Parts: sequence; structure tokens; C-alpha cells
Amino acid sequence: MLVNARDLSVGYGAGPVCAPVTLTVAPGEAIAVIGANGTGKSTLLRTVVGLQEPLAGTVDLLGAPADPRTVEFRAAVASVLGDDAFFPALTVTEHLRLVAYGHGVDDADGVVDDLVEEFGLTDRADALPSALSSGQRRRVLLAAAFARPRSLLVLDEPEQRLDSGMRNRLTDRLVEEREDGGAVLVATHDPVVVAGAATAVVLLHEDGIRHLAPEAGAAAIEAL
Ligand SMILES: Nc1ncnc2c1ncn2[C@@H]1O[C@H](COP(=O)(O)OP(=O)(O)OP(=O)(O)O)[C@@H](O)[C@H]1O
Repeated sequence: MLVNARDLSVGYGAGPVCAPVTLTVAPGEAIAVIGANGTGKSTLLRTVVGLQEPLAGTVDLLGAPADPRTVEFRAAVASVLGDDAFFPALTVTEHLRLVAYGHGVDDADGVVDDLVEEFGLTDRADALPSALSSGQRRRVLLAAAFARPRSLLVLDEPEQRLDSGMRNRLTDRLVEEREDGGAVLVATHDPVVVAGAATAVVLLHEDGIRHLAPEAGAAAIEAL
């Protein structure tokens, strides 16, 4: 089991932001976390990857509480959590190469070239982050998650600022990820991602958590 959350309560000083969550993520699964704005999706993901302490309950990542500073964590977990951090003097291609080389990827240059094309960045490959649109910066961050080996992919609203073509390609990528034995935990407002890629859905609501099948999850998003 890659993620094992039991009665996990997440939140801030003012208390929990949603009801306690029990969920697991295993290889081959893509678990979608859905819910209205402010129901705690980002807070839940940040807690799962060890960026916040649980208020109560437990969450293990690879069998132990997550510590993003460890080599084991960095080798296993690729995440895009909405933080937009770049080296100002490195181009798109250089960012992706830094990630791929840092993780010892075979044929790193070839992998990066393919990702630049797949993520629609060919025209901007030599651009600095300051010269990219917000959607292009998002594409670079997502491409970086795929430029390195990983057991678990954690994505917070990856559809944000992407056009519909890129959203569809991302959905296909997530399907590929789990079919290849990877695991995905994704917070999303996108019914296409849920219906197309998820294997199960966790709906956060102030009254309680519901576990749904992907089709029901996609319908629930439309009704939020
Ligand atoms: N650093 C923080 N300190 C205190 N409260 C916070 C903090 N970050 C978020 N919150 C609050 O916690 C609640 C859950 O926020 P969170 O960002 O997890 O929701 P979300 O489901 O991801 O929302 P959205 O769909 O809008 O992205 C919200 O009420 C939010 O205002």
C-alpha cells in the first residue's frame, strides 16, 4: 500500500476542515479527491505528503509517516501541489533536464525532448519561467513530475489553467500511469479526469466523507 490514511483529520489552528478521511492508494489505482471549494482537498494532499501534521488519525506513505526530506520519499513521490517554484535563470528544457538528470533517468535528454513536445512546450523550450504564461508554467511543473521515476503521483487540481486539449492528454497520461502499475492521488474539479482516469473517488463534504465510483464521482462534481 502506498498511502494508508485512517480516520485522518486535517486542518489548521481553527480545527479540522472536513470530516476524518479513511483512504488507501495502491499500485494500479488512481484515487480522485473531489469536493466543493474549501472542503479540504489541498489540505488533505499536503497532509498525506507530510507537509502538514495530521490533527488526528494516521497517514502512512510507503509504510511510515511521510517525510519529504528523505531520500526514500524523493525517490518515490512526484507531486505538483500548486506551488509555482522555478529557478529564474533556467529555461524550460533546463528545468526538465535538472529533474531527469537528478533522478538518474536513462536517456534524460530524449525523455525531456519527448515531454516538451507532449506538453505543448516546443515553442517555449528555451524560454525562461518569467516569459511563460501561467498555463505554460503549469505544463512545465506537470512535465517535471513525469520526467522522473515515481511510485506515487500526487496532483492538486492538475487541470487548473490547462486548455481542454491538454486536459484530455493529461487524463490519458494518468490512465497510462496506473495501467503501468503506478499510483495516483489527484484532487480535482474536472469530471473528465474523474470519469476518464480515476479508479475510485473520495468526496469531501462538511457532513462526512463519501466513497464513490468514478461515474458517480463525475456526476457529483457537476452537482457541486
Ligand atoms: N494556511 C491556512 N491556514 C488556515 N486556513 C487555511 C489555510 N489554507 C487553507 N485554509 C482553509 O482551509 C479550508 C480548506 O482549504 P483547502 O485549500 O484545503 O480546500 P480545497 O478543497 O482544496 O479548495 P479549492 O477547491 O478551492 O482548491 C478552507 O476553508 C481554507 O480557507
